[in-house]
Amino acid sequence: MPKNKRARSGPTSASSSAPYSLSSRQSPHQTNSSDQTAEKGTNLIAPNTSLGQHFLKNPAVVTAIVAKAALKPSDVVLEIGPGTGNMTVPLLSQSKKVVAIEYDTRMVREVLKRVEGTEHENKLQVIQGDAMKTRFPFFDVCVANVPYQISSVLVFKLLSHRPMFRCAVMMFQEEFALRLSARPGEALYCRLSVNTQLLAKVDQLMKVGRNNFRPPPKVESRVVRIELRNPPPPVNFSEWDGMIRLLFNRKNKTLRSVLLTKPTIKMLDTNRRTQKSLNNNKEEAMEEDNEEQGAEQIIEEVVEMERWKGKRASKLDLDDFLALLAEFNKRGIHFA
Ligand SMILES: C[S@@+](CC[C@H](N)C(=O)[O-])C[C@H]1O[C@@H](n2cnc3c(N)ncnc32)[C@H](O)[C@@H]1O
Repeated sequence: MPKNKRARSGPTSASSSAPYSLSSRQSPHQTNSSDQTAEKGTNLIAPNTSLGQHFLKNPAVVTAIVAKAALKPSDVVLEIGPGTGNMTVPLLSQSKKVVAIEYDTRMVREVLKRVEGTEHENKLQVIQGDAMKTRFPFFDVCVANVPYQISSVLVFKLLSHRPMFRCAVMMFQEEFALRLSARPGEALYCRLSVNTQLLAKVDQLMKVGRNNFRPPPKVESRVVRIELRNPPPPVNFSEWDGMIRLLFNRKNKTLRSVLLTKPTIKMLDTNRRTQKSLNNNKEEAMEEDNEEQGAEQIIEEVVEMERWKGKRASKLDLDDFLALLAEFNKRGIHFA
């Protein structure tokens, strides 16, 4: 377990540590019995909500999620945040191996105990650690019901994971899930949408209501499938993200008004000079600089082109952004 301050309340930045809804000493009979079906055979450990511990208690939802993963008997599954093992058990029965990464040592013990002495015992490997910092092993399919605070980091960790995996079936807070697949013009269309859709195909699979969890979270959830684009688009991701970050800072403003601000022009001019001096020898670069246009003039020309005149990031699609980046790069403007 990381020995930093956050270790006390967990690896996430969640501030509130909500009171436990169920004492670890309570017997299962002291709770609403319908709450325990997916957790049958477990100790009903008190959930630590600062670690996002909202356990799936509805076996029908567990079954549906595992079915959406469409596992093959030869698959290695990566499960992030197995908790007490509600999904781990059916995942084990349909795959060759499950590698689970779990932060809470109580959960590590619980999930191991749950499969101990069963036919699946040797197929489960549990890594105790923070999934954001742990190197992912090889896997075919990822299945995860993770704390919402770490969703974004995990999505980007998965998007850059190699070798490519078949798919990830993941539960997220509803709004986050909808952002992943939001289209141009929709209110939730944002930097997360374009960055994710550049690298992957996202399908909304199902809605999961709050009452399917113990304890219920404050928000509704959704399950999505993420499939990496193979081959990945031929684009320098830091450069791409630099441009997308700038444009989505004020997604409803025109490209012109976002890009032609003093700090942005200054930054792009600096990038341009750095890039030039990397490409040429310094003296040549300076000589050419005197004759060439500055970043401001180049931006002005590009944003006035027919394709982008008056356009706003909120309405542009992936092809528009790719073409815009290519146009800027061609003219020596770089965003990273
Ligand atoms: C929402 S619960 C899901 C538990 C179980 N998969 C289920 O559906 O019932 C999230 C799990 O992720 C674990 N967790 C929280 N932060 C984590 C992190 N940074 N790395 C790995 N596991 C984490 C929690 O301890 C908890 O067991």
